[in-house]
Amino acid sequence: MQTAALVSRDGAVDWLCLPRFDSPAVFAGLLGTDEHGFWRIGPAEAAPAAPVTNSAPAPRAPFTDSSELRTVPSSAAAPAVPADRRRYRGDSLILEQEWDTPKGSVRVIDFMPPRHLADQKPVPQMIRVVEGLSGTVRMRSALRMRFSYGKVVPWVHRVEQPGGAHRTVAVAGPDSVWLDGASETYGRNLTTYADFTVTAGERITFALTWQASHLPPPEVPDAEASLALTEEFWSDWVSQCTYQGPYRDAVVRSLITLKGLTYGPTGGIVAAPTTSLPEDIGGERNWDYRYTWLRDAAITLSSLLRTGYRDEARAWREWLLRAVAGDPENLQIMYSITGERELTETHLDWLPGYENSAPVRVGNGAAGQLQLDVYGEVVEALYLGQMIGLSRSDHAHLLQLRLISYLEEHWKAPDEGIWEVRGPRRHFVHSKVMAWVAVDRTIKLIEQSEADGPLERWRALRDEIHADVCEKGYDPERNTFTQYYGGTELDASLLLIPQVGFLPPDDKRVIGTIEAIQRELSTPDGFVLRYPTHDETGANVDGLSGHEGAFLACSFWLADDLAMIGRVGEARELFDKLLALRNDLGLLAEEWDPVSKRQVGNFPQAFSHVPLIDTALRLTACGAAYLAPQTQPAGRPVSQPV
Ligand SMILES: OC[C@H]1O[C@H](O[C@H]2O[C@H](CO)[C@@H](O)[C@H](O)[C@H]2O)[C@H](O)[C@@H](O)[C@@H]1O
Repeated sequence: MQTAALVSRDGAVDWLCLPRFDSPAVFAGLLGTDEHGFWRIGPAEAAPAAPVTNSAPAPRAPFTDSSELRTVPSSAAAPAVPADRRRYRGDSLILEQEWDTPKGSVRVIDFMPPRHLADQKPVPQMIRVVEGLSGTVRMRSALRMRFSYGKVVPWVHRVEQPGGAHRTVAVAGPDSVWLDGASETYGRNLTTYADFTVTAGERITFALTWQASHLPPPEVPDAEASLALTEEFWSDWVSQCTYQGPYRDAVVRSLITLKGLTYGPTGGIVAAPTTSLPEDIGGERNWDYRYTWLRDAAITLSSLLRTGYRDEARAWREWLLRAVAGDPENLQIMYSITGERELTETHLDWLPGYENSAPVRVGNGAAGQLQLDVYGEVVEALYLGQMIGLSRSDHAHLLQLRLISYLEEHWKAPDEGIWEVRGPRRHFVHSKVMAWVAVDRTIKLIEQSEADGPLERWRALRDEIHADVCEKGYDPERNTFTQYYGGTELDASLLLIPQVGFLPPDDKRVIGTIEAIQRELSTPDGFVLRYPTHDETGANVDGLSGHEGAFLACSFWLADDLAMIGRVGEARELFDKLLALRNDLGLLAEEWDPVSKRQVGNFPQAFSHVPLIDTALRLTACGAAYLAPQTQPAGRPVSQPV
């Protein structure tokens, strides 16, 4: 709930930003090489040679002997042995990886204690417990910290502790990172090593703790106690989930992932914890997602609310009020997790990028765009929050009224739309539909509560937007809505038209649009592209070179729509296929490349996990309707089963 680490199958943490999601990475190997920072713990067996001797080396000052720099084979720095098994421990974010070696089996348990549990002085921390399962296994920890996204080699030194123990600390500018562990460490090749053996039943712990470098050292953590508290935290959190349907495992894993993307101290939510994992391998479609998009956060909140979670919604509402600061004229479509507005986009030229996909970007130029749909998503989340049981907030209500007043003046403007295209502004149909949602939900809130507002004027506005979209955004010859007024292209965001209640699912224009999208935007394996990235001449239409994969959110939306129009069997089939795209830990990136058959884009991505949950709820409701129509939850559109 402060930051996230990505751990590869060979036991290497190759992405970790400290102290928060959007801080510079201290391990950026994911977007470059081992030279850009990593922390690998795994069996030493596969290493061609240990760097010094087979026995534990005598303690020595790190990085002092330059002759050793030449004699240590670089591959020895990081014996990369893929784990034989991995899983999350139960319903938690505690990762377990296991290796079987000729000498025995070993497990590495990785976790981050939730902030408020991390002792009296909460600081971001990653803890790794090495547990012997059988035999005796030689292990190695190789820790190469490179601050500022792989650029800066820190000053690393040992701090002796009473009783002969020591801590290793890496300092670079404002940051210090403290390594504590039971095993002796030594420095070679600008890397901190620990070589040790672990026998069945033995547990050896390591902890990496961030601390502002001008502050006194953080306390030495109690790794085992933190593990117990972390397990308890997740078990308590998951026990609040109200969803009990057939997709419970997938839903709970997605909820845990969303919770892991929230920033505990403020209530902000990142779209994903990574930057620049490419949408097009080798291409330029690489973006920084470590920010709070109003759109992504609002839909995340809606999913959490529907599955029983209130605290996150309350915290995000407070974050929103602080970020927007009561001034919708200057509303941004995204902010930092603490509400900062300056997200200037730059390139990190020293990083080659994931599989050479450059540039690596930090910041996000889309922050300056106009995207009218966010008004709809935000108002919908505020509305749902109040309907589902958040206490009424005068400030939130005032903000909502101001948002509608702003829309009254601006809904006719062209914008960059939900996909944040870097081409010319257009009258995107989805943007107008979501403007309608904002007005509609505000009217409903006023009708259903004691809130005030110019109801008649806003009812007229709602009708005006509706008529405008149906007239200018619909192509009667092809019987489909289009991406923008006057255009011919399709756009998968149009799949949301029945889901937000703009038109009923049995409207012929809705069915025509669903069928057109299925026909023209489907990949051969039945998933859905957001929009065509090229026109008939082959020219790029979104201001970017290259192609992108199937957009997972849109593919879930198609499953939803199919269910809503009564094609429940097809909907389930598509949903099952989408579930099968998750990695072995149940995680989804933003997109799926149907050619290379791999996930692409930032990871894990809230915008994929949210629709997974929503579709599971809808399909569950369809099943319930089939079995017992009278048990339908009110207010959720559900198709008639065929
Ligand atoms: O496709 C170009 C745009 O791609 C990114 O935006 C996408 O991610 C956002 C966060 O999940 C999502 O809200 C948006 O709908 C997606 O299109 C990128 O962040 C943009 O800068 C870029 O223009």
